[in-house]
Amino acid sequence: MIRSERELPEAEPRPPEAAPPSVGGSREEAAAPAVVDLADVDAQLHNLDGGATERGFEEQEPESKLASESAASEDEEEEEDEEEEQLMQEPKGHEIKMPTHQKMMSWINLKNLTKISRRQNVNHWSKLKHLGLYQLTMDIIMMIRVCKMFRQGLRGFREYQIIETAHRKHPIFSFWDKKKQGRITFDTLDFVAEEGHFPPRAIQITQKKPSWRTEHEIQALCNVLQVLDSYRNYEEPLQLLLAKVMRFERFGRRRVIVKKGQRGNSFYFIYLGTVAVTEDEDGSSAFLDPHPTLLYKGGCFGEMGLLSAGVRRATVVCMEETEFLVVDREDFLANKLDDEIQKESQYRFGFFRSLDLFKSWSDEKLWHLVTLGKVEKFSHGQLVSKDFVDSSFLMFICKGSCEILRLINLANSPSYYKWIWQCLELIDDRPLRAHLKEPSPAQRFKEFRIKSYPLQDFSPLKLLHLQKACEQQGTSLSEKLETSENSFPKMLGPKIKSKYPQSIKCPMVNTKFGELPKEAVVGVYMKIHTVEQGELVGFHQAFLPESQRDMRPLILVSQGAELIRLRKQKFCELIDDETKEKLTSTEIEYPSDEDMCQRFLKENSWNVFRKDLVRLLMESRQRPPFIPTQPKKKGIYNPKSLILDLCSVHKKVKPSRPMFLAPQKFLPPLRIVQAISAPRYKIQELLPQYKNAGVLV
Ligand SMILES: Nc1ncnc2c1ncn2[C@@H]1O[C@@H]2COP(=O)(O)O[C@H]2[C@H]1O
Repeated sequence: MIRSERELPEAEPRPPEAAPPSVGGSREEAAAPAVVDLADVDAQLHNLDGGATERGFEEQEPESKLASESAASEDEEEEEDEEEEQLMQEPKGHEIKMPTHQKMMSWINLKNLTKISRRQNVNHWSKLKHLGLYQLTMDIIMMIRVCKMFRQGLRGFREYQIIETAHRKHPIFSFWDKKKQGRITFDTLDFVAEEGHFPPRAIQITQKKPSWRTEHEIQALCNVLQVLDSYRNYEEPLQLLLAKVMRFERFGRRRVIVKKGQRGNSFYFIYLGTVAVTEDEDGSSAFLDPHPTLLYKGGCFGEMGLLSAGVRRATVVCMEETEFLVVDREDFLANKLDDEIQKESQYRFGFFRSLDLFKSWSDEKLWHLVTLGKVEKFSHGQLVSKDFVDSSFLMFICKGSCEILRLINLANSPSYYKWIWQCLELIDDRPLRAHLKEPSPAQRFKEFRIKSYPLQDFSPLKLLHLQKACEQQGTSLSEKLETSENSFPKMLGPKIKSKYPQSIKCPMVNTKFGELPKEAVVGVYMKIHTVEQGELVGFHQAFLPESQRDMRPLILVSQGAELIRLRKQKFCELIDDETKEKLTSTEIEYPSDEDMCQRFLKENSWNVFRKDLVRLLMESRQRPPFIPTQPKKKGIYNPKSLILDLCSVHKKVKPSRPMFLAPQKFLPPLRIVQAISAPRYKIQELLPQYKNAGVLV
């Protein structure tokens, strides 16, 4: 196997902040785990002991004989102590079986003899030399035995990776091992792998020399690494080759991993943590830049410095404690990873060349653009950018698509305010007839539309059902409608002012339009656009003065996409007037928050109505067997289905605490809902012919 020179870290500056020590060390250092050390010691002892015992036979025969006897009898109990056997069984032909107490006595004799010999050694330095050596040998053998006992005890635990230890309070436990007739004690914290960290078992494999890794271990490592996008993208044979040669490293915040301008020796996969790519040499700018170029778990870097006589083009610094899997230059080149990198650059070039935007660009200029970014892959639903408007990057979609979302605070919309109070008026759940003093069906329908589904036009549906009902009664619908004083209401219905805003007793908050129940202040994610392959995101209105730009934060979520991220500033340095014009002409305007809020309410009303209707039609047929259950007190907000139930806004319910709550920093600033279930009349009131659910009257 080709060995590499030591690289980690290539850049020597130590961070001012204390960084945890590297776990792996060099492969040469790391390649000798505890097991291997013992074997090495055994081997060395063998040589050592060979000489000692030979001479011991000449000069101190009784001692060596005793030692060999005791060792031989113990070897019968422990088959795997082969090294010790070799060490101790020189006089094989003289093996004597001894009872245990005799063995003990022989040990005591041996010790005494050693003590005596030490006294004698004051006079006979040559004897001292041999006896001292002998004592040392015995001590080391004892040490090996103790280590082996521990090793065997731990073997059962080797396969376990305790992610969340149940023993945090009592991290150390022990049990009586019947076979070994001894108590075995474990400190569970030694085996704890915090979530997301590289598993200790995999670390053990990476600490072995490549030639010592078994096929099974390589496959196991390969499986663990499937979580890394950049690794998974390689063909399987290449993945196995990489798993054979890579080693593990962990560095702390501010540690410079590669330094700009230096010769590159390694290629890095990020297993955990975040690194920043900077233009300066010590990486300090990453901690000052509000939008540094960051690479996360699953990313990789360091390939450019490994390509033919390349030097590092940038500095890479750890933003937090970071775990890497490192491939050294020799292994990188031996596995033809450089070809993969070239292919990737060619792919980027091909992609840019295919865009109409860069038709006028020379190859040279396009290659320059190619070097500014890398292809990043995002899986379906993965967040690409929390706010690409405020970001220093723009993104070209090479494959797949992304959705642009906007988080809207509904309480900022006048339509929402109006809608909430319209709904809350119905909270008493009075029957429609009593409420309206026997109105006509047309009036009832109008009322229904206004109060329950104010943004929906269900007239065709209603008409159809009324027509059928009238036909059954032998009257015509048109006659009935003509007698009613009003025609059908307009799409949005008349403005209804809340008559009883104070009748609902619940915590209120002040908005620009008036008071709203606190629970009703919610946010929704609305999709405002889908960006497809070949399109550019994040360069919206870039040529307008900042005051005229739409600076609302927008979120980019992958729908399974590959994209190239470039710094806006670097891109701006390259573009010419023609490109600018093309960019301006393809710009689109995103809808306003108010428009999106109205769309949400419309969709929500339709979804609620659809559910009610389906329930009405299907209930009787699919009625489940009666199972008496304790009625549960419903919460206002269901965090699982993200539904806000305004029907119980005035009821006192215990706030339900979800078992697992994301840390506050990961939560959006608003409580997010997908749907709002507002007070409304029963759908049977709208469709009297469905009074008995599922049966058309
Ligand atoms: N704009 C960029 N985006 C992501 N990674 C980069 C960028 N520029 C440089 N890198 C990585 O940073 C590494 C620095 O060392 P190399 O030049 O060997 O390889 C470089 C790339 O892997």
